[in-house]
Amino acid sequence: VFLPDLLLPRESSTSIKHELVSVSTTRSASRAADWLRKHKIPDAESVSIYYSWEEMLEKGNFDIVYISTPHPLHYAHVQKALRCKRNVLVEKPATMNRAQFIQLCQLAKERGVVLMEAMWTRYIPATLYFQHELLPRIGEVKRVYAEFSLPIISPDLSLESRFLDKAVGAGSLLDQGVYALTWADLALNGLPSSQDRTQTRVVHAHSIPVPNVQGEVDDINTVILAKLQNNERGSKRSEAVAIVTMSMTLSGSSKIPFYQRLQAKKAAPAVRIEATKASVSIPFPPIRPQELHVQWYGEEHLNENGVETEEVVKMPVERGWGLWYQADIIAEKVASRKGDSQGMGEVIGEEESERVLGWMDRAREMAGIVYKATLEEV
Ligand SMILES: NC(=O)C1=CN([C@@H]2O[C@H](COP(=O)(O)OP(=O)(O)OC[C@H]3O[C@@H](n4cnc5c(N)ncnc54)[C@H](OP(=O)(O)O)[C@@H]3O)[C@@H](O)[C@H]2O)C=CC1
Ligand SMILES: O=C1OC[C@@H](O)[C@H](O)[C@H]1O
Repeated sequence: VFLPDLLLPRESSTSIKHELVSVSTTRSASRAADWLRKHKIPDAESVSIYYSWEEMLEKGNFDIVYISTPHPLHYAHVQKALRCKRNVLVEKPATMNRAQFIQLCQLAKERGVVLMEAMWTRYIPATLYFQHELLPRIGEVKRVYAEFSLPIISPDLSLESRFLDKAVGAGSLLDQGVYALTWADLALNGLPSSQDRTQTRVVHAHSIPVPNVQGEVDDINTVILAKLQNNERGSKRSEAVAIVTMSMTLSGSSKIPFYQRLQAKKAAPAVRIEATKASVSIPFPPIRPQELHVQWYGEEHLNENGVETEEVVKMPVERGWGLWYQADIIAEKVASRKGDSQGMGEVIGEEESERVLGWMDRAREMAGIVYKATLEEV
């Protein structure tokens, strides 16, 4: 999905041109060539194909490496890339846990390169509109519901699939939950003026595993976050709450093609953000919103019949699926640093990525979601 998005025709005004120049694969030359042909990669014959990801990172001639291997491999692959002074866009979740991410951030800064988690939802128009245009106007956020469930598990899915094999990081929290938790983070901590963002904590987590699968692969998960504030006596009290849910088996048929499941029309909104001046509903899929439904409260928003009015804000993705927005952001950052090889490196979205990873760590502790220790090592 990522590559076709990146290679879509661009408006002439942009200075950015994404090109695929190298790929690494564990498979054969023919499979790699077939893959390049299938995706109609321009100048496919000039793309360097590596059969060792280490060799590509050591010798490849490219500006940015996009790492989209299974979750447990992110840490080692990004670490090697940063050590090779590569700029890195790593798929979500950036790592298996917060501790691994902190190590990678430190390494990126030491090596003078750019690191970014591909949490692409944060960078699409509707999300940016919510964060910068709506959030400052809707008053204090008091309650958030963020839900991302997708019928991924189907009877024909292989047990070796990354969705069912714990050895490759299977589990709904890491794969889907990272999106729903990102919406909780945007709603509770998205304002630049947000007070101490560390005060949003996981207070409850519960998990129901995928039935009849070895290894307790987490599926129907519920995570509750509370945003705490100091009260006049200096003790902490909750001032907002988020209920975050996710699943790989609920709601919908796994018989239809994967990306059609992601575009199903659902009656209930995927995200609801309830604040003192308005509530915002975001339709499914929460990973790629294109409109926001705003129910304004208060006298000034009543219609002639005294009924509160709803505003529908349409913010479509301009082209393709929308994975290219994040690519433009890291490309612009890397281009702006050209020639500054001695400067300290940067992590785009560092605070947000680290906060959500920390929430997932805590949710896993509380819900008993466990991976083999070797997948979690720093
Ligand atoms: N943003 C989004 O919308 C999406 C993001 N993702 C994220 O992308 C990542 C990958 O997901 P997905 O593509 O479905 O995963 P896959 O299971 O398809 O693995 C991706 C690729 O990783 C490579 N790989 C697997 N094992 C190894 C290994 N041991 N060493 C080196 N390379 C290996 C394989 O490349 P090869 O076969 O060429 O060897 C494989 O094709 C995940 O982090 C996931 O969360 C996934 C889907 C959508
Ligand atoms: O990132 C993702 O987007 C939605 C699904 O494609 C997939 O499970 C997940 O990895």
